[in-house]
Amino acid sequence: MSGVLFQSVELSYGRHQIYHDLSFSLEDGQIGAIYGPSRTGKSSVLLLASGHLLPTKGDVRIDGQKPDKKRVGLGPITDLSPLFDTLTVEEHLLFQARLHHVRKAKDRVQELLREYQLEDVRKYRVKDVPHLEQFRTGLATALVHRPPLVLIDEPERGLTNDEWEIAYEDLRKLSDGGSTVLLTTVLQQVADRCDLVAALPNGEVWRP
Ligand SMILES: Nc1ncnc2c1ncn2[C@@H]1O[C@H](COP(=O)(O)OP(=O)(O)OP(=O)(O)O)[C@@H](O)[C@H]1O
Repeated sequence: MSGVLFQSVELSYGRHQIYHDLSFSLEDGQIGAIYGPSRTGKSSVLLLASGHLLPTKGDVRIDGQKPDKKRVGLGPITDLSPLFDTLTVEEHLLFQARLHHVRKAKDRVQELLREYQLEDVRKYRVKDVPHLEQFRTGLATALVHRPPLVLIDEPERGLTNDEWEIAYEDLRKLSDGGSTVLLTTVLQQVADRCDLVAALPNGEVWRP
């Protein structure tokens, strides 16, 4: 279970109010989109959901509980969980697995490399693999400790339309398996394919 609930959330950085009344609820196994132009606070919503940031007012609940960094997969979020260019794809996954004290880390990493068709590029540095494989490395990294909630910043970034279709299928497969996915996007066509959209800066919410 990993439903996401934002209740009358206000977020300010100092005197700079980013939003004052953001409310939405995302059920288990759904994909939610935080949609809006640049600098409207989309990434901050992910940080609120992961517990890295506290709301100025209002409440954020994940599965009825306060957000817990250990129960979310971050993959990748600018500045918080970047892909490290100098690590290979495999090292990247192993690093995250060790960070999360995953048991049988090497087996788990091999499982993910297989699942996301990364075996051929596992020895390549992340910066040297194509964008789709970079996306999949980020996703696999987020999943290494089997979190019920996965947070992703602009998954479509850098992908061609065809690559985005494949990436979208990866996310849908994940949600069909019961994981909840919360992503950000600047593109309406990406938001439209999610189960719930919360638009910033006005906080309008709809279910496409
Ligand atoms: N730690 C911080 N301290 C002060 N201001 C911040 C901080 N983090 C973000 N901001 C400001 O809050 C606003 C929203 O930032 P955020 O990164 O959440 O938006 P975003 O919609 O994800 O932007 P982008 O699409 O450009 O990544 C921006 O104006 C940003 O400069």
